[in-house]
Amino acid sequence: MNLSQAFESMLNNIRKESPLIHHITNYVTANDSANAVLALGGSPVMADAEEEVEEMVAFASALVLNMGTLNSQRTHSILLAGKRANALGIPVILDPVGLGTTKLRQSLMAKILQEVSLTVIRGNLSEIMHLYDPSVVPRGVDSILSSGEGAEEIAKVLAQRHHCTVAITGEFDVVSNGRVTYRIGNGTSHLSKITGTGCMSSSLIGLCCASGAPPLHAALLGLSIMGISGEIAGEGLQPGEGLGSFKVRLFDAFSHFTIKDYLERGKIYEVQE
Ligand SMILES: Nc1ncnc2c1ncn2[C@@H]1O[C@H](COP(=O)(O)OP(=O)(O)O)[C@@H](O)[C@H]1O
Ligand SMILES: Cc1ncsc1CCOP(=O)(O)O
Repeated sequence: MNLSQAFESMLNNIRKESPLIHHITNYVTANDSANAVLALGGSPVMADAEEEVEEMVAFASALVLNMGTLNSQRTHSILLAGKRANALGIPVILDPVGLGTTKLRQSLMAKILQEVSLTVIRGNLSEIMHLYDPSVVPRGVDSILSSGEGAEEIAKVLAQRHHCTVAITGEFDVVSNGRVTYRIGNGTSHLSKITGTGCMSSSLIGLCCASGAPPLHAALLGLSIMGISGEIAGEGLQPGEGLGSFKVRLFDAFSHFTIKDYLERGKIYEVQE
């Protein structure tokens, strides 16, 4: 099966099964992530109380952990849910939002890597650079690094180090499982100007993992949906329209997304060593 056939079957499976995607996420973009998952045919649930996360994750087909707005309860819940998901064989996607900015995020990341087996890590270049080399210190939740040169090697090394698939987003995206590495050329700079596109990308990867596909394919499809939908939204903007309209059009593009969009616009290239 080639990539487009695999993607078509994943999209069909998601729309047929409507898998439940459990999120423990931040209060800034939770609504956007829920609507992105819904628009593609999945079923989101946001539940972060430590008293219920282990029960909730048992209903889910994927768990998305997002470090955007941490507190002691959410931190504990992330570890509880991650371990339970591992015990149940449910894929775990980690979005290390703001990694490298504070000690809390650093210590949680270390605990997650120690206690939870991750399926996919998706972050922007600054966050992933910090994971690769802790001397890189980002400023906030947005990437301070714009050039993606070297991203392929970093993704590959981290995927091997943490035994998972690593996805780095930015002007172009890179996905590696440590053996095979791809570059994705879709997207528009509008995507970096509204908050939540990184979190939604991680949620879409979670949704694609829930289709039962290999994590590498799930990350490629999730990021392609975001990049291509961003392009469609940007091209649809009328004179005078700005980022508010872009966001509405982005969700329109999610809800109409089919394999045809990928076949017409997809830009996935395997990176040769
Ligand atoms: N300059 C850019 N050109 C094209 N696409 C971009 C650009 N910056 C970010 N994107 C896209 O926006 C989405 C979110 O990526 P990013 O901004 O890196 O995440 P985060 O919100 O975590 O910082 C991804 O789909 C990425 O490909
Ligand atoms: C602004 C902000 N602050 C804490 S979480 C968050 C949202 C980050 O969303 P994204 O990484 O998708 O831009």
